[in-house]
Amino acid sequence: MEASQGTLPLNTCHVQKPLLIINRLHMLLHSTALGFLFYYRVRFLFQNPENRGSHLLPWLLVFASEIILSFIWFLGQAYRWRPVSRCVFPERLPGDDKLPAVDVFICTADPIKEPTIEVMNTVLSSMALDYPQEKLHVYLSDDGCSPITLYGMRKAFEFARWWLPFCRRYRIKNRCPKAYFSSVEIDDSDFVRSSLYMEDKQKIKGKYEAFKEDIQTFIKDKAFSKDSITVGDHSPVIEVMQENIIDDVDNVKMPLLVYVSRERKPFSPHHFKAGALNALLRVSAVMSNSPYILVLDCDMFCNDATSARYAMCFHLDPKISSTLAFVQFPQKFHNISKNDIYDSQLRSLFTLQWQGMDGLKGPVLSGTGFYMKRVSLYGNHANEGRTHMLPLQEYFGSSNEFINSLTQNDTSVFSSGQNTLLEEPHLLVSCRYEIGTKWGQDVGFLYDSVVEDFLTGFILHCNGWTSVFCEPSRPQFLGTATTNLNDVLIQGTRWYSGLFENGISKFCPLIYGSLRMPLLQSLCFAELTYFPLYCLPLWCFATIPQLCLLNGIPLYPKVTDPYFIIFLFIFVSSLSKHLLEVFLTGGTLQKWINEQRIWMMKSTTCHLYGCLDALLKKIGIREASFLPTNKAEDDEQTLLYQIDKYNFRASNIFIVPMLALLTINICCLVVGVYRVILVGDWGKMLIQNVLAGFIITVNYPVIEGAVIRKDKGRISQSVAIHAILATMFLLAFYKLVLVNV
Ligand SMILES: O=c1ccn([C@@H]2O[C@H](COP(=O)(O)OP(=O)(O)O[C@H]3O[C@H](CO)[C@@H](O)[C@H](O)[C@H]3O)[C@@H](O)[C@H]2O)c(=O)[nH]1
Ligand SMILES: [Mn+2]
Repeated sequence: MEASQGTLPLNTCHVQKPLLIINRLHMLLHSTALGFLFYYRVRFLFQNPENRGSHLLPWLLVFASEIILSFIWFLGQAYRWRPVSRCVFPERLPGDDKLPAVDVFICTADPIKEPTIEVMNTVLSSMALDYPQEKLHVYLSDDGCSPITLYGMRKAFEFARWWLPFCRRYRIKNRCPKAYFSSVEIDDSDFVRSSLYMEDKQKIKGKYEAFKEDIQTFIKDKAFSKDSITVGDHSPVIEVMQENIIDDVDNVKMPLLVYVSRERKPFSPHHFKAGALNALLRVSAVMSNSPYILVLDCDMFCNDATSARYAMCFHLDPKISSTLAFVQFPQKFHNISKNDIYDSQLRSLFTLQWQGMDGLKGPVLSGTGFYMKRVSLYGNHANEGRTHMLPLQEYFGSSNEFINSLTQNDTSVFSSGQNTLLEEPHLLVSCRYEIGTKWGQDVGFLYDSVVEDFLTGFILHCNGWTSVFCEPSRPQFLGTATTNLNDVLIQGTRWYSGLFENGISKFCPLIYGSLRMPLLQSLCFAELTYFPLYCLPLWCFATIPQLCLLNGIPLYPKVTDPYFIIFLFIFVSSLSKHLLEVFLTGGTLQKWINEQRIWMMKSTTCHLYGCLDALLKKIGIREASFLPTNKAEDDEQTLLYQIDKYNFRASNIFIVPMLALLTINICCLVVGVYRVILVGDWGKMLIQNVLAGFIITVNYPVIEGAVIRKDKGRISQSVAIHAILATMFLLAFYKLVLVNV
C-alpha cells in the first residue's frame, strides 16, 4: 500500500535516554545490593545452628519471600530497559480515497451494569470518528440480547443523522455526545463566537435530550427488570440499522451500523468477551470485511476523533507494517480523582510498562482501544488460498462465504447488494458454528483465559507479530474505571486469576514465550503472569517478622552489622524508585502512598484469591467466570472516592484479612516498643519495628475506617469482630508452628 507521500515518515520513535540511564544505573545498584542480601541469608544457613541466634523456619520464610520479591523485581526490569515514546504525523497520510476501511467492534453484555445510554454514547462517538464514513462500519455485540439495547441502537442511528453532520461541520473534538454536552467539558470549538454554531448546538442538544428520553421511557414501559433479561438462552438476532445511505440534507454519508446478538444456549460454552468478538469477526467478514478492526469495551468512548488516522500512521508505514498486528492506545478513564486512592487508572501499566514494551517488540493487547490488522487474527492459514477448501473449513468453519472473504481484502460483500436476508451472518453466530473448528485456539481471540486480551496478544507476539503503543497527549479513548474497593478487588481477582492461569499453563511466558520472542519481551509477559505471586511475600512480611518481634527473635542484621546498610539501601532504593516513577508520570506524593497501600491491600486479598482461583481451575474444581464490572454511577460511592475516603463496605473476604493483618502489626509493634524500653535491644530489632511501623503508617486509612469514621463507608463492628477473631486465630497458629518448631 502506498504510504507516506515523498520521504517524510508517518511516525517517529524516540528512546527516552535520560530515563534509560537512570533505570539501568538503578538496576545495577539494586541488583548488587540484592546479591549481598542473598549472601547474608545463605551464609546463615551454613552457620553452626547453635551460634545462629535465630529460628530456622521464620528465617527461611523471610528468605523465600525475599527471593520471590526479587524475582518479580527482576522480571519488571525488562520494562525499564529501553523505554520509548512515539510521535505521529497524520497530515502526511495519503488522501481519504487511499485509506483502508475500519470495522469497529463494541461489546456489551448486561444492560443494568452497562447502562444503554452510555453504550450508545460509545457507539455514537465511534461512528463520528474523523474517517471517511463509507470506510467505517460499527458492530455492536450484545451478549444480553436485550430489547432495550436493540431499541437504543435504532434510536442512536436516528440521532446520529443529526449528530454526525454537526460534528463534521464544526470540527467538534469530543464526539461523544454525553461528554460534549456535559457541564465540565469546556467548549473549545473554533466556532464558539458564531451564533449559528450556538443555535445549532442548542438544537442538537434538544435532539440528544429527546433521544435519552426515548430510551428512559422504553425502560419504564417495559417494566424492565433483572428477570426480564434472558441471559444465556436466546436465538441470534442481527439487525442492520440502515445501509450506507446518503443524507440529502447534509450530504453526509452514514457509517454502517449493525446490531449482533449471537445465539446462546445454556450448555454451550460462549467464552465471554472473546466469543463475542469472534462472532463479530465472522459477521463483519461477510458484510464489510475491513482490513483493520477497532475494538472497544462498551464504556470506552472516543474522546477524540483522530484515533483511526493516528493508528494508520503505523499501519501504513511500510517500514513496520508487514509485522505490525495492532496499535494499542492506553486505557484512560474519565472518572479518576486527583489522588486516585484505588489506583483505578493502573498508572504504572498504561504509562511506564507499555512504553517499556514498546521499546522492545510492543505492548500487551489491552482489551480495548486498539486497531488490529484483521489477517493477524486468522493465524497463518488465511494466505493459503482457496485451493484447499477442506483444510480451511476445518480451521474457519463451514461458511464458504466467510472463507471467500479471506482472499477478498477490503471488498464489501454486503454493500454490493447481496445477502440482504442475513442468512449467512445468522449461521456465523450460531452456537454450533465453532464446533470442530479452530476458533479460539488458532483463529480469532483466544479462549484459554479470561484475560483473552493478554493471551491473544501474547500468542501474536509468539508468532512473530509486533505491536505499537500510541499515547497522544489528548486521550483518544476514555472508559469508566472501577472506583470502589469491592469492585476493584473483584475485578482484580478476575484479572490476576486469568494472568496467573497463563503463567502456569503451557503458554508460560518464560518457557513458551522465551523460545519464540526476544528474552526481554518474554520477561515482560512473565512479569504480568507472576505479578499475583506478590501475595506470598506480602502475607509473609505482614506476619512473620512481627510475630518474631513479639517473641524476641531477630530476623535481620542489627544496626551495628555492616549488612544493616544493605537492607536499608534496598528498602530506600525500591521506595524512591517507585516515587520517582510516580513523579515522572505526573503523580504526587499522596499518589505514591496510595499506590503503596493499594498494592498491599491487593496483594493480601485479590492476588491471593486470583492465584487460588487459577490453581482450582487448573485442577478442574472451578469454572471460568466473567462478571462484567458495574459501569452505572452510584453517587454515594463516587463521592467517597472523590474525597479520598475508602469505601470499606466490601465483601468480608477482603476486609477481614486486611484488618486482621493490621491488628497483628499493631499488637506486635506495641510489644516490640515495650521490649525495647524494657530489654533495651533496640539495635537487634530495629528493622522489624520499622517494618511494622511502616505497614501501620501506610495503612492508617484502614484503622481510621475501623475506629474513627462514622459514615457509611466505615468498617462495621461485625466485620471488626471477625477480624479480631481471625487475628487471634492467626496469632495462635503462628505461635504453634513457628516458634515451637
Ligand atoms: O460475557 C461477556 C462478558 C463481558 N463482555 C464485555 O467485555 C467488556 C469488558 O468487560 P468489563 O466488565 O468492563 O471488564 P474489565 O475488567 O473492565 O475489562 C478489562 O479486562 C478485560 C479482560 O479481563 C478486557 O477484555 C477488557 O478490555 C479490559 O478493559 C465489556 O464491554 C463487556 O460488555 C462481553 O461482551 N461478554
Ligand atoms: Mn471495563
